[in-house]
Amino acid sequence: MYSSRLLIAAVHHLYVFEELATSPLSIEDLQTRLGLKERPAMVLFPALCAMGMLAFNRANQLQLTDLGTCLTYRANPNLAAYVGLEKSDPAVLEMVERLKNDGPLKTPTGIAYIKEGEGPSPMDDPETSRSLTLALAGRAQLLAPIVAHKLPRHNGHLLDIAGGSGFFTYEWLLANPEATATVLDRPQVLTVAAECLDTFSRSNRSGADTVPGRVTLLPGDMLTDELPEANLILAASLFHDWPTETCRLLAQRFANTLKPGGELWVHDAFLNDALDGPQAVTDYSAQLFWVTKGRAYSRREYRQWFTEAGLVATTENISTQLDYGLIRALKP
Ligand SMILES: C[S@@+](CC[C@H](N)C(=O)[O-])C[C@H]1O[C@@H](n2cnc3c(N)ncnc32)[C@H](O)[C@@H]1O
Repeated sequence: MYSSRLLIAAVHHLYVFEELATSPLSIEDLQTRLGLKERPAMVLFPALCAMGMLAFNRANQLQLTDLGTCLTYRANPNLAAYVGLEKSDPAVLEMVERLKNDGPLKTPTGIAYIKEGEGPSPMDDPETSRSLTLALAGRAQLLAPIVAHKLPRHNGHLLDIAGGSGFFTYEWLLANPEATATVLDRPQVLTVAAECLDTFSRSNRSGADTVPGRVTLLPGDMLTDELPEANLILAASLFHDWPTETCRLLAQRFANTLKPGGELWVHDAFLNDALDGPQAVTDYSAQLFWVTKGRAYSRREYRQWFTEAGLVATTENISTQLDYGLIRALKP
């Protein structure tokens, strides 16, 4: 759904293919010619690469593929009119607006999964925050056993930043019977997390009843509040809600609060380092662009933030499921 909206926007409203018809361009030059900010450009261009319409040449410039060439009106025959059948669809027009403006023009009730500054946040509204948190709880519950066994075994402290339902923490504590943990999130979200914890602890799994005594649900603002020290930090589906400059700030804050020898773990869906796919993630990136202030990032982008924050990024790429994976960085 998001791929087709991006494609129609690119052909009929932003003229991406026409801009590239005469010569290849660097990402930055194409972005400037189209008048796009970094975030929409980095949602759109990787998606068009993943769809096989653009490709990077040896000079790392974007150029049209044969398919991309067919999407220009100057090609004869061409597919441009055909792709444009839904060019006036309201969802397409809204996507164009958001690409041009780097997000919706008006957000009177705030942005999903975002609490920033003094403005309104759906995460502080009891009903909306409940439904947004529960919307992710099933995914967390499904992936948590896999993540828990790929994270290190430890008897120290895990900080699950913006932990939502908390399932990643509960499952990790079950696998690490001496460990303790903090789930930090907004107060309304933690009301739901407490219910999930109660359900988890009442399951008949051995040791599940010990988990509530080892976990603290800590209300706070990860952007401004002092963070508790930890041996391990888990940032699951977190960075992808935020623009690049906030990701840099968060990486620095997490690095500061890790104990020496500690590890920052990111669980997310990653773009290829070449920024040309995979399509499942470029589509997810468009969805994140639509709903949040973020997008999908490549592992290379994360590793750059980690290094800038004084951490040592490892080269391991660990898969989990649902197009997700883990990367980590170490605090010397
Ligand atoms: C996409 S959810 C991820 C939840 C969980 N980690 C998971 O993977 O299921 C992002 C979370 O960030 C939280 N969040 C957003 N802004 C925050 C802030 N400033 N401080 C603390 N948590 C915040 C939201 O409330 C939400 O629970």
